[in-house]
Amino acid sequence: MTINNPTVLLVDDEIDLCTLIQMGLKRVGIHCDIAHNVTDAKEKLTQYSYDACLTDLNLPDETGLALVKYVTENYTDLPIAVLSAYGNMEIAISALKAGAFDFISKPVNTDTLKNLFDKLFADKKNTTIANLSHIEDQLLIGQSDVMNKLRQALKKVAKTQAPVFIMGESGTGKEVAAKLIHLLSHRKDAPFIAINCGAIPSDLMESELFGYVKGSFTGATQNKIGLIQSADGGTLFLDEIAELPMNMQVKLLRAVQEKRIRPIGSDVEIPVDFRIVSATHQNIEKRIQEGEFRQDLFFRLHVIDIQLPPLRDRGSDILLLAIHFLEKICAEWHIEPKELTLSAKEWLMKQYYVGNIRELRNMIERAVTLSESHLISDANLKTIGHLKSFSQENLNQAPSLQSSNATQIQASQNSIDMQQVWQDGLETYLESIEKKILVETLNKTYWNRTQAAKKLNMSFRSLRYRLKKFGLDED
Ligand SMILES: Nc1ncnc2c1ncn2[C@@H]1O[C@H](COP(=O)(O)OP(=O)(O)OP(=O)(O)O)[C@@H](O)[C@H]1O
Repeated sequence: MTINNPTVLLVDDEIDLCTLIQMGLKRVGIHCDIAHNVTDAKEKLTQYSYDACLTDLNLPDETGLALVKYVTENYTDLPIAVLSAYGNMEIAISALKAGAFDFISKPVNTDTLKNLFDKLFADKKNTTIANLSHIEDQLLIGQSDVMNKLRQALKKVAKTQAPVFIMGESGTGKEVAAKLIHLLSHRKDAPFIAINCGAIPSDLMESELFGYVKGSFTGATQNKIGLIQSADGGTLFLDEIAELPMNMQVKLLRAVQEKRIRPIGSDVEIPVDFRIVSATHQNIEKRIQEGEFRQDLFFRLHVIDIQLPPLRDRGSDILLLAIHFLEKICAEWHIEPKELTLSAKEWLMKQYYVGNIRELRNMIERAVTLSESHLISDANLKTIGHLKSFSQENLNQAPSLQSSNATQIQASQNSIDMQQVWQDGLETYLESIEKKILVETLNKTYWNRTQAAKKLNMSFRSLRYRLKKFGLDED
């Protein structure tokens, strides 16, 4: 417990239950005031100062949900959690969406309540620390309206336990947003475990996520803790969640619902306390319609959604980010600071950025390498920009660009340079052709990897593997 002599307001119309909870909390050093309806609770809130509030959802005058909304709007520093009857999951989820910190199911016991309040009070303390350091400003560069709103939303979401679903194109900062939710929450000192569901081969997925016990299969020479268990006390970030194989979706649903996992080969279920944040750049609703993603899992993961805007819609944030990366890179590389010329700034503002912030960062990094003075010109940027970024103007002419590229690649495929084959060896030569095909296809699909995988008639997973192999995955 991080607050001395905390006082909580308990709102429930069951008199016996209130007395029982009051006695239980007294034993663990928490003073508990009681209100039996919403009117009474509002009255008490004006008269006394509380460290937390816990409300039932079914109350005689108004609903507990109405009280959650009232507290979140009028007492922004007061964390509120809800008590829900067993099986009332949908209302409990609505309470989380309305700003409740967490919910616990009845019947309640003192240990569960104590854990809940420990988290609530720790969160209150951490929020103050986080506000002082403005970690969200350091991690999330951008002053556009959309970014300011995003920062507010992330701060609000971080205070709750609700699962968060982040959507946005590749490179828009989904992982940064997930990390920020973690750092602004009471879980910040526990691990943040990020898993890219598209990067783990399907046959290894279960053992990676759930772990295994020694002897459960050939090669299991010792116990291995899975990634979910490694996130105990912290946050589990599942990136590219749409890529999770069906059999794993069932197992994940169970882990999210029960907060328990069973390692491969074990008879015992292990309780794990994790907050789940998932992300995808794909149209997940379409995946559900196509039968590729379970609706019930989506329902559990998608309690609060966050949408990250593409960089091209963020106006002058483009320059703020470019300057931020320029300063950072020069500092990291221990070189003299460099500046962007006016023409470089104008050029940057006109680009389309299929790869979003990641693409901008790479562009600046390569331009720093190429520039020979303290100035970065548009020429330094263009040299690398043409590879995959189409300017807004070029975008309209993209088909003709594509067909000329297509002709080039055809030419290079048709003429095999035998001297080169003998010089490099067959393996290296074939790899260079494979890389060319990947880049051409990605250019054609504006670096949309899902479309590129379709065009190449391969799975997304397999494309990602190849991109990684050739250093085209950029992270
Ligand atoms: N607002 C921001 N301010 C500063 N850097 C950012 C911001 N958003 C993203 N970045 C940087 O951009 C790069 C891409 O971000 P991130 O990996 O979070 O994107 P993503 O949406 O998760 O991408 P993917 O869908 O490919 O996994 C990282 O280097 C990250 O540090």
